[in-house]
Amino acid sequence: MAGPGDDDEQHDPILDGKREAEARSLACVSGGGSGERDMAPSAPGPSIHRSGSRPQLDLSKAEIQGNFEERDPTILLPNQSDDISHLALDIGGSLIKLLYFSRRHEEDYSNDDDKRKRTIKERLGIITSGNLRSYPVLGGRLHFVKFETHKINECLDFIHSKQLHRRDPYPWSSKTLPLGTGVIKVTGGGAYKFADLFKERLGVSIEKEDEMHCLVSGANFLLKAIRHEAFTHMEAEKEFVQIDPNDLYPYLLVNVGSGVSIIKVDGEGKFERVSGTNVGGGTYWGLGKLLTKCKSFDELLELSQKGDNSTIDMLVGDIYGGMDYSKIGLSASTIASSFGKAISENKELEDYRPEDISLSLLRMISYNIGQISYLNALRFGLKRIFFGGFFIRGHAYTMDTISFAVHFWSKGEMQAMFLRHEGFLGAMGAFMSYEKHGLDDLMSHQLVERFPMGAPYTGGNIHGPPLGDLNEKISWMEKFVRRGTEITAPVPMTPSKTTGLGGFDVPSSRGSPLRSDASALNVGVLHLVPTLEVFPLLADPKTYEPNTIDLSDQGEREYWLKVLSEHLPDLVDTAVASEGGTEDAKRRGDAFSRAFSAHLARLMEEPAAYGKLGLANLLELREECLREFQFVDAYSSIKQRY
Ligand SMILES: Nc1ncnc2c1ncn2[C@@H]1O[C@H](COP(=O)(O)OP(=O)(O)O)[C@@H](O)[C@H]1O
Ligand SMILES: CC(C)(COP(=O)(O)O)[C@@H](O)C(=O)NCCC(=O)O
Repeated sequence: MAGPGDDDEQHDPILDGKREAEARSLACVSGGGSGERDMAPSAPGPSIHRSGSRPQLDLSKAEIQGNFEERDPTILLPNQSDDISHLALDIGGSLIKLLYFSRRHEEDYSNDDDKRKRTIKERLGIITSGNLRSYPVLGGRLHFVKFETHKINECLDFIHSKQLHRRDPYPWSSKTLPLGTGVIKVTGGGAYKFADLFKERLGVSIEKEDEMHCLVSGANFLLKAIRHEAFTHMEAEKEFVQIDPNDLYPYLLVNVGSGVSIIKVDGEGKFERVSGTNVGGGTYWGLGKLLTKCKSFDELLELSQKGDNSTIDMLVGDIYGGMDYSKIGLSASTIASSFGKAISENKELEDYRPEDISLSLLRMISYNIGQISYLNALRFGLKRIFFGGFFIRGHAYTMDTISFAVHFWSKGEMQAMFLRHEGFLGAMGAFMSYEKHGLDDLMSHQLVERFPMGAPYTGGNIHGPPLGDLNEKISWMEKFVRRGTEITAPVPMTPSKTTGLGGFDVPSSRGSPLRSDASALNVGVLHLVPTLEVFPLLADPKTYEPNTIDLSDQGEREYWLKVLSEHLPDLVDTAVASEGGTEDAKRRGDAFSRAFSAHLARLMEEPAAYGKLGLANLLELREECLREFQFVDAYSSIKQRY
């Protein structure tokens, strides 16, 4: 992406940014190096395999393709037939969590338009004319999608539409696995309940994976591999926690799904389910639905933001004549008994506001979960509690309530932490259980989370064939941009106050609507970049932080978002010129511009939307976005001039 003359322009913020991105790419060198490092010196013959858990690289009959004078000629690996497992599911009591892997070329070049597809591939050096073999692009993406369990058929349609149940080493050829030969890893109760349906509808067998085992291995993986996976949430303040993979155990994992499982984790595969409670997410949603007539979980959650639970909960002050019970640390506003006021008041259900009921229910269940978790952590002398499961739903008030309970009862000794992929722990674990998933030893810098711009699936409708079709992508982008302006950060609230005496007041701000459900926009993609390697001369690779400009600082963030936004028209012009200024390039340039603007707008609203934000991430995001719209190198025309 770098243009010429970087050295003479000391104070151009864009160029400074470029320098940072370059510093980052200096820290990570790509390609052959990694292959070489992993080669076993004693490997017999030309066919060399890498360590068992990684994708196998078959180098036999490797040949350089094209011009030998080129700096980075493409290497064809004709015998490379290995593939990473594609699909795993966690089918729970309420939701189906689906995780699938797509390699870059499957997405970028699965276009219907053969001519165009081949031109692009040729330009990228992926194929020779008349030759439809691929070179092994090991990079790809992990997609996270969810469906309601009672809509299992929608999920099966989705799998079928994307042919996720068939592993296909050459996606653009006509080869596919014959029906009836595939196996999908599935965890959760649905692995038992729906095994026959999968066979019937998709012709695949289900390999059942233990739910607790999957939860633990998924959590371990995410905590170790994703740089900003865990965070604390106290009094509306979200703070990312850097986990040292060598100092992760022991910890308590609390998975709040329909019901709650409480697991003490001592290591990889070393865990014990020490407790659980049947008062969980299913209780909130089930009771809430009955009591409020809400039609969706999010509607119920959103209602809670406008609620005042003191109309229905019995508070300490109600019992103590408006006074605190300070001797035992209870303020007048502390809930003495959830729903307790309903006993004495001569009211019917209809006399209570659904908003108040929802908040009262949410507080009751969240607080209870926090408290039980604290007691279990205490039982085993654990200090760190990680909460997962979709009940959490990234919802500020839920997390604040759980954190408050843990903090209050442990007198600040224990820490409640949440996971960004909260509901996908089990699915991740199931994915990891494939023999050659190739992910377990990935370093944190190899997985980054970004918004998928080519998302094919919106609002329960499948718009296929999706990812490679530019028209489809652009129209999807337009929807996203429109939607992006509607959505807000999850439950923005003014900080909730505590009385210091164990009270936990109602949210003083009523909050904006809950951000639209991630599943509708297919949010949550981990980009896998396994060709990146840590620069070997770094003094301390573990602590090296390429993001020298931290955008969590508001001033810094506003400055850089503005700079990138203002620079966007120039970048589009340059990118379009690099592709000969064709009509097609103009259209893609326009789509890129809208897409990237939408990202910037979202980050302005919700800086942590894609994890902790630094300038280097932002520049990478821009590059990724350019590539989404098939700009191979926006600066190529400038580079050619010099
Ligand atoms: N869109 C949704 N539909 C239903 N429940 C949801 C939704 N989003 C969050 N939830 C909450 O998440 C819970 C399910 O969490 P999850 O971790 O998927 O558990 P399970 O494996 O039991 O399905 C539900 O009981 C509900 O409280
Ligand atoms: C049975 C379950 C493991 C199923 O998992 P889920 O679908 O709720 O994610 C879970 O609902 C649970 O742990 N329930 C609590 C049961 C108890 O310990 O009382």
